[in-house]
Amino acid sequence: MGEKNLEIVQDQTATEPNGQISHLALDIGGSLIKSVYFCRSDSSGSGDDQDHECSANGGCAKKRPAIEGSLHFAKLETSKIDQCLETIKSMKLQFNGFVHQNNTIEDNTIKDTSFIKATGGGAHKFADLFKEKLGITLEKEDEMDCLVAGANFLLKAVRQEAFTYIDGVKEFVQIDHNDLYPYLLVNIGSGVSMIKVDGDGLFERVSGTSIGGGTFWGLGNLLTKCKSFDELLELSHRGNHRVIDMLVGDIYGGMDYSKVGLPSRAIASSFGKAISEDKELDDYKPEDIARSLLRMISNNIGQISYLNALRFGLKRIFFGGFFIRGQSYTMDTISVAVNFWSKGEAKAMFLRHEGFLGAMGAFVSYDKQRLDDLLAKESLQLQVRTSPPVDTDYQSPLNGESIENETINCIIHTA
Ligand SMILES: Nc1ncnc2c1ncn2[C@@H]1O[C@H](COP(=O)(O)OP(=O)(O)OP(=O)(O)O)[C@@H](O)[C@H]1O
Ligand SMILES: CC(C)(CO)[C@@H](O)C(=O)NCCC(=O)O
Repeated sequence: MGEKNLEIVQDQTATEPNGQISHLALDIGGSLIKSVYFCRSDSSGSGDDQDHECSANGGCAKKRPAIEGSLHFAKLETSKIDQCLETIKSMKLQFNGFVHQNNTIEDNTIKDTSFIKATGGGAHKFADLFKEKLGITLEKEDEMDCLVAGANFLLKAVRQEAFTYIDGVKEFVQIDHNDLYPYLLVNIGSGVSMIKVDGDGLFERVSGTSIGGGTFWGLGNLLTKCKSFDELLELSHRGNHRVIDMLVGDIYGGMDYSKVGLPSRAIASSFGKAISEDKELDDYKPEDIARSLLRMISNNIGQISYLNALRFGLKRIFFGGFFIRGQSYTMDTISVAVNFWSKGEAKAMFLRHEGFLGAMGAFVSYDKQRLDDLLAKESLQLQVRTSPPVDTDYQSPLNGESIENETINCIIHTA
């Protein structure tokens, strides 16, 4: 297998995903399947171009063969795994190089020896299904390894990857490659993993909580009868949590409990009003329930994250996972929780490719060593351009700025 590395470039025209797809990585989670794939642009070189490149001083060196194209990001609900298999089957996949050389799909039949990188619980759960239906072996990469590799890669390679979100103001954070570690990575998927990251491949999963995105989606479905996650999020935008949550002021007759630093508007008890009034579920507006639920879960995750950061003396907390969806209310709540509990000492930061950390990590695991070399030379630049939706399931991301279905231009060098 020829060695390759990935370069993310600027000032290239993004390609639609209609070129040849040569590298695909999957993160199959409890709620969502995420994919990152490389799509070669039609004008791209063959990859075995051996021309020479000459500089102004007259010196010539052998040009590194390059395949130009773009990285694509897509997601689908895990319950629609059959649709995922169909999509992969219909993709113009060409497994040259990263997998077994010259191993191509002919007439939609993928040869036995084909494999794709996959992570998340579903890489184990659905391995037999991929083999049986597509003849593809899922090459399993550890979920935590991939989350950390994906986060480190994106933080180093993408200029505007991390940002703070305070009082509705988004501010990008410049990442100093020499001062990135340690940090706490909080991945909010169906459940929540909290990982202390000390370097490339150096990490420990220090905590987690089962009250995560799956809880919001699941409880939200039961309580509001929403049909989809996006509908639930949309509802939450219109709600008022004070109708359901019991505030400090409700208990203290409208006053702050200043002695212990609790303002009257602080939530004393999430959903607390629902027990103190003689009301049924139907008496509450679904939007108020959705809002209160989103707030409760975001607040709880912010607080547990802060406590873990405190445990290890970490000042920076990066939040990822598809629960966030670039939603201002979610990010604001998490930021306020971290700020409140840490008395301004710790900082909550969010990642633009929030939901794709694991899939990105699986993707870069195709060629870890070469990629690290490239990053060390700090030669990566990135340009993100919007492309039309890739997955049929996609709906516009409400008021958020989720990165799903965008493309990143890049070049893969063969060595
Ligand atoms: N369109 C969507 N459909 C379903 N859930 C969504 C959607 N968009 C965002 N979410 C939220 O994202 C969560 C899943 O996030 P993510 O994909 O990061 O985790 P996962 O990999 O499925 O879970 P885990 O890592 O725990 O196995 C859901 O539980 C839900 O809260
Ligand atoms: C089980 C995983 C790692 C699967 O992605 C995730 O859903 C999670 O971190 N859940 C929280 C489990 C816990 O630590 O209580």
